[in-house]
Amino acid sequence: MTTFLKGHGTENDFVIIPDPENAIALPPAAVAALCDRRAGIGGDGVLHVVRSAAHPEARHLADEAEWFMDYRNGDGSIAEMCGNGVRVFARYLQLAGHVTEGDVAVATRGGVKAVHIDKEGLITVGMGKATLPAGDVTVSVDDRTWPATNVNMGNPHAVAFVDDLGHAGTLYDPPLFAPANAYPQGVNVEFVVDRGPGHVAMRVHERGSGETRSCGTGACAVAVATARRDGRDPAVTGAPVTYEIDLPGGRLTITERPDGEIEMTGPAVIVAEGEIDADWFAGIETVNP
Ligand SMILES: N[C@@H](CCC[C@H](N)C(=O)O)C(=O)O
Repeated sequence: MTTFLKGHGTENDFVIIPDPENAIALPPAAVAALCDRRAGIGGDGVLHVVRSAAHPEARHLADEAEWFMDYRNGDGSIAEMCGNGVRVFARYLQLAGHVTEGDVAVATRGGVKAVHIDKEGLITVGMGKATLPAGDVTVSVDDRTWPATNVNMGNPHAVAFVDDLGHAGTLYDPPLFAPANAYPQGVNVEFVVDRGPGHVAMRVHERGSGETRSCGTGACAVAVATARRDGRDPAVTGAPVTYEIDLPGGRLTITERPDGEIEMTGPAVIVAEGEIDADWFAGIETVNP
């Protein structure tokens, strides 16, 4: 029997597959089938919970972090990092009794993340530093085009400031870019409006998942792009900069410190646990060639 759990962080939702010894095959078709909201369990992505020592991509991190978040997007593709996913991953580790409140290290493809589980239900993640790759890029939806800021949070983001979040349209399809070859590895696109001092709202179209109700790495990218637009750089002023980021699924608080390290704080909830039907799971590859 294969156990699964379902959880979310500000409604960025995940199918969680506990697999300490890395014994469960998760080809892209299996991930896509699990994430299918009509024919599967449903989620924006999968959190495959594996001991670092048991996974070839994380074995070298086993001394620093016992657990590896093998994150997959909803279409089965692999991503370097998932900010909401790390919080939900830590909440699962706590629920399963693998860790207790306090500090936990989680291995990801984007390196080891320092996670703090607090008593009030919030979880803070050390997300590392942002880089802002050079390059003039525009993002278009329907007949509107905006300049975008490139921000890399371990994974790529393009942040566009808009007058109205409705201008991002349905986001059923990925936004278009110019130049068209700007993101050979694909990109997550954030649309941002101002809400007040240190406060913005955003929508996101995620690489490999479509529009989601929240994106942690995206919120960090938005905080950094907004700070630079506002002329606020903690490395220059020596003072941390904090933004409240409203997403369709809730609020994340992002702080960038003078050394460039970014912290993200938000909720993480486990909502269900169950067993995957063995015949269905075994048949996925033929059902979803
Ligand atoms: N929702 C995530 C980001 C997941 C990865 C992203 N779709 C990508 O392909 O880079 C988050 O909370 O950061």
